Amino acid sequence: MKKIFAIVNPVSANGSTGRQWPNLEKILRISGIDLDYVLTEYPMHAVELTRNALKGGCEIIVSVGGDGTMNEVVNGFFEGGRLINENAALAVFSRGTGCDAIKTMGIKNDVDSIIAVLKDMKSEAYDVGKVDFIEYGGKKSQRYFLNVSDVGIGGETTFRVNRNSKALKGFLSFMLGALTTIIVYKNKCFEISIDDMNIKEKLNSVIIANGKYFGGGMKIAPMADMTDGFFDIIILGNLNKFELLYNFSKIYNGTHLSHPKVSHYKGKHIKVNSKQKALIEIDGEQPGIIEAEFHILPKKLKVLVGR
Ligand SMILES: Nc1ncnc2c1ncn2[C@@H]1O[C@H](COP(=O)(O)OP(=O)(O)OP(=O)(O)O)[C@@H](O)[C@H]1O
Repeated sequence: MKKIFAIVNPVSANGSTGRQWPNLEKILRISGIDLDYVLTEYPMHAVELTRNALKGGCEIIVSVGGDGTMNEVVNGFFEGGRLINENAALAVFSRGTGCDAIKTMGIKNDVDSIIAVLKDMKSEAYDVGKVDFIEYGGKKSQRYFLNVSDVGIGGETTFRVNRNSKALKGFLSFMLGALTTIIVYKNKCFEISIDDMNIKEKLNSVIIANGKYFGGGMKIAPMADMTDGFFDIIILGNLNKFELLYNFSKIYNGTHLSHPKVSHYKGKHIKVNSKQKALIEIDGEQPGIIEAEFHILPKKLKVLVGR
């Protein structure tokens, strides 16, 4: 029997995870899932808790929270550039406001679905992104991500959304945040390299996708596949505010790709730089600025998947 350990972020989904966890834990136990758990006490605590659990012999780590908690748990699987236990697997019990990552993974966010996932123990090896970036304060930093990282308007939107309450739930919070950001955001001159190709252009954003969705349900990279060993890179070109507002709804159903100022590439090693300050988003968190360098780690992490 594999040891299951849940890492619960009580403040996720505006605190409803903390309020609901005692009942959810009871339901999991009644259904025959034997698990230990711990509540996170501060940001980035889940990284440390995951490392400790893996070193203590736990082989299934369940992230209970939003995409930010999942990102921290993913980072806790690694230490010194290596996986702590190659056989260990991540399970995602998505309780956040956005829940974007699970939309690609075929996992639902209700308790019955996570019970099925933990009983079936069916895993798939997913690609993991690794990004080097600059923390606020100037320190170089590195972070792993499972879903999406982006530079430009998404970074500024995430900064705005995470600073405010997400009481309106993911979809509305992100949509209002994005619409406000469109009004104030200015396109920048970026230098981008995607493997051997170089782009130097004034543009809006660069999205480096492993998963399909970001921003509380925007289908930014409909073709993304978390097991193909490639990032899907979406570049939103030099769109003006009117073009952004006019085409905004298309991002939700993935039809934005046909716009002449939107381009798509596949790549494994991407660099993004600008002389102007540009904010980076990583799995729904906004930890710093560019310059940034991204590498794909093919089929690196075992993830429990749905039926
Ligand atoms: N005990 C804690 N107190 C305060 N902040 C915490 C605590 N534990 C974790 N955090 C932080 O809470 C933030 C939000 O977590 P998370 O993203 O999981 O939830 P969410 O914002 O509701 O979901 P989503 O990103 O899917 O919308 C993260 O930045 C995380 O570092």
